[in-house]
Amino acid sequence: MGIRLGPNRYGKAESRVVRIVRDTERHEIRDLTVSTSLHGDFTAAHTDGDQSHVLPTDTQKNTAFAFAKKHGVASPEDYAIALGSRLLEATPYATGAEVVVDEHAWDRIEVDGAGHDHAFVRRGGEVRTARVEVERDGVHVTSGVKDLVLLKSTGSEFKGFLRDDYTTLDDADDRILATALRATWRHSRADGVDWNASYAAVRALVLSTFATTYSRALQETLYATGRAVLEAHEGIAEISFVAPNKHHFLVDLAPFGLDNPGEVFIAADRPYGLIEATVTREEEDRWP
Ligand SMILES: O=c1[nH]c(=O)c2[nH]c(=O)[nH]c2[nH]1
Repeated sequence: MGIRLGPNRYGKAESRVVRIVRDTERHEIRDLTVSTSLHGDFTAAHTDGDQSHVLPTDTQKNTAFAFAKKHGVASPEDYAIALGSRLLEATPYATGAEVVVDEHAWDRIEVDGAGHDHAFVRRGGEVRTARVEVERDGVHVTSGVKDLVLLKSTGSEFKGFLRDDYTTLDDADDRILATALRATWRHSRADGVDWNASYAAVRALVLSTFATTYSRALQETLYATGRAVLEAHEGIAEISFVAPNKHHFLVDLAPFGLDNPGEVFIAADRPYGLIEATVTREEEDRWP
């Protein structure tokens, strides 16, 4: 039986790229973690130790930094398209380049009611993400957010579920719903998109749908959110969610002579439910 090399790719992971725009007194900061990879005909590097097709990961890293200066970072998506295009152009044997960007947001420090020109405080929690695939025949962009920690203290139930001999869970009429959401949405085109405005609009819709939709399960909340995004944004083909159900269990305070009508909870660390769903358009074929 023969043995052959299967799918492979290579690149530099998690370059920490910080770009300051300092053309005026009022500086701007874009703080990125950038991962690049190339795929294509790199068989000889694996089978014969022949590096002649291989653009080093060190060069990929250098290009990531050089493009932060040369092209700039108007948005993670725009930067990733430029970087991926350059890597593909520089590597004749690659069929595609993938660039994955996490953006860590900074806010201006407020001093005397105004945002300071060059002092910033890191915004906690959520990370904006972009994944760009530059192929010889086109560019595919997926935007997203991760670690978006959300909680609603009512307006959520979970009941009527399948029960068997091992089921101990009671129906919950009124529970805390909390998650650290990961959402990724695939754009149907890569040109003429205002990436920053699109991101802000989708993020706002995710938050407002979470807040205003009565939840009979996290599954229902995810589907409602996906529907809302696809209905409002015709340029988005598909949206996927990964949502840990961050359980908050009511603490039994009866031993201390106290009642607990939904006021004191233990926030469980693990295990957690993990709910995943993709919402897509009916006419949409799965993207390979
Ligand atoms: O929103 C929920 N979905 C579930 O599938 C599930 N399962 C569970 O035990 N709790 C919950 N909550």
